Amino acid sequence: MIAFEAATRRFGDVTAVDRVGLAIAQGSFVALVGASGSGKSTLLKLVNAIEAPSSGRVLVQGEDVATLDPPAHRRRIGYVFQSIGLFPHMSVAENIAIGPRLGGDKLPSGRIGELLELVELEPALAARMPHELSGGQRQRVGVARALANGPRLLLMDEPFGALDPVTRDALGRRVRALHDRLGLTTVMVTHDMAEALLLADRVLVMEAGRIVADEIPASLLAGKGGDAAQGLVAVPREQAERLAAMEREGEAP
Ligand SMILES: Nc1ncnc2c1ncn2[C@@H]1O[C@H](COP(=O)(O)OP(=O)(O)OP(=O)(O)O)[C@@H](O)[C@H]1O
Repeated sequence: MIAFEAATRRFGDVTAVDRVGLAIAQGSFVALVGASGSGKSTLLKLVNAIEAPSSGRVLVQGEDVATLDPPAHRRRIGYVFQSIGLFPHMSVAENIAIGPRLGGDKLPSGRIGELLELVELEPALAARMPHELSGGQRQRVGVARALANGPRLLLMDEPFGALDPVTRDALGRRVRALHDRLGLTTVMVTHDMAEALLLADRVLVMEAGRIVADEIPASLLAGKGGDAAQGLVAVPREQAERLAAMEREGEAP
């Protein structure tokens, strides 16, 4: 579905993405983790032509992204990001329909309701304005909007970053279920290694523009992937161990 061939993106002296070579298979759910500034967002933006490589190539379904019309290419790809970017003066229904509308298509009647149902929102919310929704509901609308064009590829940049842990967990599972049901290929940037391990089939760790680990969750949990990856795995593991220890202490007579 996606191939990076020595893909590099420089901003002045900063090499945000540094000679990345990578193939992402159709149907996979890939999480991209790493420290702030390691290049995760830039790598994602190379896929939907928000950024162009300074050198190297990015291919989507075998086509070099640089040769495609950017707006048409973007309309084929679902994109969800943390700040969502719903238009405040448009209703939920209008926000969901904006992508197809920009492409000259009108969503068939009933499709908005279907998309809302897909992300487990009441059809009645279609008439609301974004400020009348909770953060979690807004984020669900963002996912519905990303799916409006029926994309095969879903890119998510910290999609759940601003949500409370309960909503975040529920929406993560929902997106994974949608990924499976719709046969999507999903690439998700997250700061949260636990989320990556729980949702993804494959976890990539970025450091200074390079992919420094590329493992399945079971391998990361078994200690593979090198120091940077294991440093990230240690955080949720130590938290779980501390909680388990507290629970044991609580149980002691
Ligand atoms: N448009 C830009 N102009 C200049 N520098 C940029 C631009 N976009 C990104 N960078 C720089 O490229 C590097 C990688 O940024 P990027 O946003 O890809 O990292 P990230 O891993 O997604 O970070 P975060 O987790 O904080 O979102 C950073 O040093 C950043 O400052």
